[in-house]
Amino acid sequence: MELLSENRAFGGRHCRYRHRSTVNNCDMTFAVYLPPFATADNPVPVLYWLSGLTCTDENFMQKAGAMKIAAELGMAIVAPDTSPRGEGVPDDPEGAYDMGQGAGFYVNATQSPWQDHYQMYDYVTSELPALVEAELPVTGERAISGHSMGGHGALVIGLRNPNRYVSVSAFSPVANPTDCPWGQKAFSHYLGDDKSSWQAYDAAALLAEKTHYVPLLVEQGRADQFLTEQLKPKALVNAAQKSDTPLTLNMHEGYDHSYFFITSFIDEHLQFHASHLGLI
Ligand SMILES: N[C@@H](CCC(=O)N[C@@H](CS)C(=O)NCC(=O)O)C(=O)O
Repeated sequence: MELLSENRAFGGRHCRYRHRSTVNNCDMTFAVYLPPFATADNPVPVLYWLSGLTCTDENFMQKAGAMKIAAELGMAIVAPDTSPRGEGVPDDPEGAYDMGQGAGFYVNATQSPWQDHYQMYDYVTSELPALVEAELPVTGERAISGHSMGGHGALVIGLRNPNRYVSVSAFSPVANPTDCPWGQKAFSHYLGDDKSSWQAYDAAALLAEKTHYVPLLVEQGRADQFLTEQLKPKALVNAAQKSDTPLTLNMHEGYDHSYFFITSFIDEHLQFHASHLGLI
């Protein structure tokens, strides 16, 4: 993989890398924060962060204010891009922000013209961790978090792979994508009209089934402009009750969908993951 940039931050390093992705069939860029003292002899666990619509690997690292606490906790953070990109990678023909490049929804597309590149589920769960664990001073211990579309991705990936992630959290997640306009649009294009194939990518549907337990923490602002039409956190509460699964959902008066909300509560999420990763 090719190092694009390296900057010292809080005694550690923020690096951006580009590499060839086999599953997405294009070059991918990701960002990593490595805390101080992360070395081959002292590898550290990783929190994967999945961003939302319109984001790249850069939004979280620059706006969330997570690096200081990650440095103190001794935790690496890996932030992938939100979709495949580049020439030859299909995009929404009308340039919509909620489909195509910047909007991969962390699924493995099965439909034309998307399926040759949009394999973000396999990228995040398999290809990227294998690369990161081979090339960087990290262990195989993983936690996962994300925002909005990335909150959906984190919940789905964590619920489907409870043995590979020790803890899962989300900010303002798209909780029930099969029942909201963002999810229905994306899934019908990426996965096709057979809605039975959508269930494997719906956090509320997965949580309603009895699965192996993974600790879950969700943060949601009550003044989020997407709350009632797109995010639907109540679906998570209902699902958790149905399967009798513990779920912590914190609702916050006055907070919106932006990174101002994320930066206000990111410390608690890093500490939550650190406790499950054995760092505190
Ligand atoms: N562009 C869309 C919304 C896009 C949006 O809110 N994106 C969120 C994730 S869903 C985000 O993180 N944006 C980038 C940022 O704030 O840095 C709109 O204005 O309706």
